[in-house]
Amino acid sequence: MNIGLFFGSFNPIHLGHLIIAETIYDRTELDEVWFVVSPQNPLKKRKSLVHEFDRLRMVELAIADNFHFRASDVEFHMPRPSYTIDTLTYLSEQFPQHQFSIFLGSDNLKQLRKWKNYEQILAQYRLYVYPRPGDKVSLSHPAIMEVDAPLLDISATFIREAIQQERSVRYLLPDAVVDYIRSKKLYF
Ligand SMILES: Nc1ncnc2c1ncn2[C@@H]1O[C@H](COP(=O)(O)OP(=O)(O)OP(=O)(O)O)[C@@H](O)[C@H]1O
Ligand SMILES: O=C(O)c1ccc[n+]([C@@H]2O[C@H](COP(=O)([O-])O)[C@@H](O)[C@H]2O)c1
Repeated sequence: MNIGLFFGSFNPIHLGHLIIAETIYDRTELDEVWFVVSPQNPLKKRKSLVHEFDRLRMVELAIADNFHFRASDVEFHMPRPSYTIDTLTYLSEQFPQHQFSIFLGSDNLKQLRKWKNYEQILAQYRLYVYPRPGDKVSLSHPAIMEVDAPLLDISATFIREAIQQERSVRYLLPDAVVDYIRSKKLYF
């Protein structure tokens, strides 16, 4: 099968992520999308990062009604921080029957040269890149396919700040995720 991997902190998952995943799934030959929850992004600070089990649970709740989508905790069992090339290598060994590609926002593409073994990622995997507000797709490479997807100016940072300030986050993320955040008092 062709599997699209959507790596992220998902702190928390929101409609921007879900719309991108559905758009790329719909416009490509992918059979499934796996949301890979990264315990620790090598280039981000741990500040306000809730526990990885909570982030995974929120992803599971958000995608429960979409049978093309799966949540993956593969990086929970791997060394920290989470280097994408290591996860790709592990998954390719574990599932030789699948072809893996990855999704990348243009904001992360800009940083790709700082990633561990990024040349290997470009040499071995296809990258589906989609625009993020304020960041044009700035790198051209045969492995990079640009996907025209709606630009939604939602970020997990904005959502965390709104929750902390007790403002509404309704419609920015699925109701089940909002309920989970409230019940576990996350980001307060
Ligand atoms: N609104 C959005 N539309 C499309 N892609 C998004 C959106 N928000 C995040 N992404 C992408 O999803 C991936 C995972 O993002 P991440 O979990 O860090 O979310 P984020 O909202 O950017 O988080 P934060 O605000 O905490 O940095 C990244 O590649 C990022 O580019
Ligand atoms: O492999 C790397 O060197 C690397 C550097 C920066 C980010 N990443 C991964 O990119 C993904 C997106 O991160 P985030 O925090 O923006 O959701 C996440 O899975 C990170 O582990 C990976």
